[in-house]
Amino acid sequence: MSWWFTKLIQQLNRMMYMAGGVALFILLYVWSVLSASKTVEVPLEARIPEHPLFSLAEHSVYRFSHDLVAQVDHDVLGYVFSTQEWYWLKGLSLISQCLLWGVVVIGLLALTSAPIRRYGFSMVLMAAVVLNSRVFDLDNQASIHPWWALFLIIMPMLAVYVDIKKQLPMRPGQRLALIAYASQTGSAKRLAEQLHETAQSLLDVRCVSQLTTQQLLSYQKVFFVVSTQGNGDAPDTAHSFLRDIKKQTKSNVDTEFSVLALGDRTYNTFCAFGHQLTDLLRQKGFKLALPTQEVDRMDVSAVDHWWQQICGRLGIVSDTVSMQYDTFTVVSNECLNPMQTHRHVHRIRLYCSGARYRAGDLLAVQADETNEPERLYSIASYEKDYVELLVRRHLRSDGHVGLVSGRLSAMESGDLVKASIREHEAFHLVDDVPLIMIGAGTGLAPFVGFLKQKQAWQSQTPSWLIFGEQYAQYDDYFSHDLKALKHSGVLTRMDSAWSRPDGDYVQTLLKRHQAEVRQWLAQGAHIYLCGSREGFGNEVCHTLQQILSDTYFETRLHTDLY
Ligand SMILES: Cc1cc2nc3c(=O)[nH]c(=O)nc-3n(C[C@H](O)[C@H](O)[C@H](O)COP(=O)(O)O)c2cc1C
Repeated sequence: MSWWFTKLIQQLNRMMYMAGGVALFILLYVWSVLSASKTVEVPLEARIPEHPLFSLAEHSVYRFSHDLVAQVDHDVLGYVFSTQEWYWLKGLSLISQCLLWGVVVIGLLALTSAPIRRYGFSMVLMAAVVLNSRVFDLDNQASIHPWWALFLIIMPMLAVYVDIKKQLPMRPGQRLALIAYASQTGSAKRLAEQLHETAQSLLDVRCVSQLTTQQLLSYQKVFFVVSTQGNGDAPDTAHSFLRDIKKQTKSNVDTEFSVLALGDRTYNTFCAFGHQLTDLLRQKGFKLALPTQEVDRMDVSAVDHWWQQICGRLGIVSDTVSMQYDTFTVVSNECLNPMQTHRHVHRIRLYCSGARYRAGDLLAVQADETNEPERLYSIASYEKDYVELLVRRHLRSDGHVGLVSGRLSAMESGDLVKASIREHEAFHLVDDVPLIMIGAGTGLAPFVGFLKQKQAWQSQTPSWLIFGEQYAQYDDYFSHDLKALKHSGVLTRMDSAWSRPDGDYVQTLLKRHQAEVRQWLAQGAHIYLCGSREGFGNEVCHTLQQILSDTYFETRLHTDLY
């Protein structure tokens, strides 16, 4: 109900300005025609001035051509201009015209900015009416009183000034509004950029990792789009920002804020970071403009509800928010472990012209059914326009096949998929350093991308892959590609842990090779961990915590656990 009401008011508001502008134009036009028709034609020797704003309406003007002296008749009133006065009038006429064209230019510029567009529109309109009228006409048949003309120009300018003052009470040097995002797997980033596009140039957009408290305070309003990671934690990109905010001591903070908290209701710590951020900012004196909006698995209706309130406050009209996806075409789909009874893994190759990404990024695939959240898959390639995925056909406990994984694994060449690339900043390669990649199951995917990116770099640093799966004879995915990468020298070491029947797990391998792991770290290696959180992720993290020093655990470990 309230959403429809807001929309209705916005539309009425928009239409009112348009209708008012058009009505005013028609009124002025009719008036100018009627007044012009009343003007009495007087046979004149010559006329002055040529284009004055302060036109001598309703006056008959004469100029004695030889000595440049002019006389104005108005019923009984007569006036003789001196030569000097005549030049003054000419000058004034020139200034008045420049002024009006200036108003037209400013008005046109104002049209590009949403909140003052309506005033830009009326400024251009008014200036055009005055320029078009007979005020400056060579025949001197002025139809608009000069003071009225001035009033018409000043009023919209005043309206712009008052409106800007009212809506944006800004301190000198203070900027209007910012969308600040903190994202782990790219969804908050993508959403923030999309919202920024709908608000045109009115707002800035920036990752919190590139934001200091000082910069934050320079904005009048800040809208945060943040996700929650791990177990109620902040995304990695938010850590330095949080440290900076905690140090802020300024007492009179003018900046208002609101938080859009992305999360997943299946976690006990639903949207925990969004709420933590709200509490912290309030403690530090920032003013809460709108209550924190929780978003369960990218539910766009919740996003839209929040965004429309913000647009209302900024005086802009925005279309309903919806996630934007690109169309990918299936090039091939191959089952990599057909001998497995279930747990089939598919290698799916997709094409989308212009698709660009870095190794470690994700592909968000739209679910066909409404209210179903999108699914994220690690990209297993490093190639322009092409994306490869490793998709496990998910069998639920009730025996049904997972909605998106089932649809993807049944796809044939030429089928279309709606998807979008999500930047996974915390899981990109950090320069060309030695790599230890630890993955289980489809968690192998990003490492294929890493190795191909290293190959493209002609990397000289070593790479070690530790991979865990069930059966050596069925689940040795990508063995062909991995052999080629080993042959080319990019993959320098590979260890596999087969849980059946060997009972070998990745964490067992890590413990066995812990001395070498430490040696690699001493040589600058970074560790990347990818796979399911339950079981694999938690176990491996626990083992790494035992093997590594705290500093290495915090600074050298990158995780993509789902
Ligand atoms: C490893 C992992 C841990 C997560 N932990 C939480 C959590 O504790 N609470 C929550 O509400 N959502 C959690 N989520 C869900 C994310 O917040 C949600 O998917 C969000 O849309 C991701 O946004 P991002 O891509 O910008 O990081 C988690 C997601 C992942 C992948």
